[in-house]
Amino acid sequence: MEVTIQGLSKVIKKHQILFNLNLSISGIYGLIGPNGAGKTTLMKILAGLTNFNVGSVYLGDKLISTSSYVKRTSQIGYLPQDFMIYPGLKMYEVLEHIAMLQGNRSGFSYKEEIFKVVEQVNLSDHLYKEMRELSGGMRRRVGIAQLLLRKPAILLFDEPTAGLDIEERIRFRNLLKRLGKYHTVIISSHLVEDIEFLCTKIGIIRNGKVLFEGKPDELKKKALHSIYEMDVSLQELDDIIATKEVIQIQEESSKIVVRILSDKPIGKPANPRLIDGYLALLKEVGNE
Ligand SMILES: Nc1ncnc2c1ncn2[C@@H]1O[C@H](COP(=O)(O)OP(=O)(O)OP(=O)(O)O)[C@@H](O)[C@H]1O
Repeated sequence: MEVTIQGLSKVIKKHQILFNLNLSISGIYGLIGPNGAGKTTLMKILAGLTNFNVGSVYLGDKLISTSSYVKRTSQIGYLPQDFMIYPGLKMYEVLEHIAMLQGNRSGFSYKEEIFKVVEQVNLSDHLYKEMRELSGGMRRRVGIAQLLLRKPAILLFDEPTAGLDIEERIRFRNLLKRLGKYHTVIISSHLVEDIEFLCTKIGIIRNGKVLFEGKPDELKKKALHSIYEMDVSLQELDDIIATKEVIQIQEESSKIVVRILSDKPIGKPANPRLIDGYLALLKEVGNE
């Protein structure tokens, strides 16, 4: 289901944080932007956790906002970064408790649903462990399981892979990808690599303004004539770093390959990746 944001602005303590945002969110949607861009603020607005000053938000063709906030609905699920509630309770008990708070049935009737969501997040083997025994990544997956109990159409993840070790990050990314088959998923992240792996559409915001919205390939194209690769020696490397915009250095057996963002041709043209498109776009718009 599509989320449409129209003319959304927010002011906090006389500072404007978001400026007339217009976004059409669908598929697995990646929200990228530098620190302080307004990503978390936007996520919280969508989750109904904070208000806005002007604008409207639609779920499909249904208006889900008043003049100042998005109405809380079970159709939108927001995952906080650390899901650590009831550390002394077993995962099953936590999920049962949450299920009972949401519905009006007795605990027993939720058993099958709990088994199903725990299976979805790959935690069936840990169902009877206490929350405090689980790793940060596992707790985050319990957070997803409890969201799924509500059967939301939209899932919001703010920096979902931050702080996870590599194995858990990959497991988590694969889970988000699977969830994207049945839900609209909105992910905010600094990690362009995660966004590249996961997202079917991207929105870039900076200083509270939308700089880009479109498919990953459209963003990559922004770097089509400005990304180059060069083989350099160890002696040349320092000079290249000091004088050029080097965005990646890769050591191979007998040489060092550097990727450079440049307006003028240097070395051989390279195939743009998402990070190149992102950096080329930021450079293109400058400080406006
Ligand atoms: N409660 C608040 N009071 C004052 N300013 C705030 C408040 N919350 C957010 N801001 C400001 O709003 C701007 C956007 O913050 P936000 O946390 O949404 O950005 P972000 O894109 O999520 O950043 P990051 O990537 O660093 O998490 C920042 O300049 C921040 O300082």
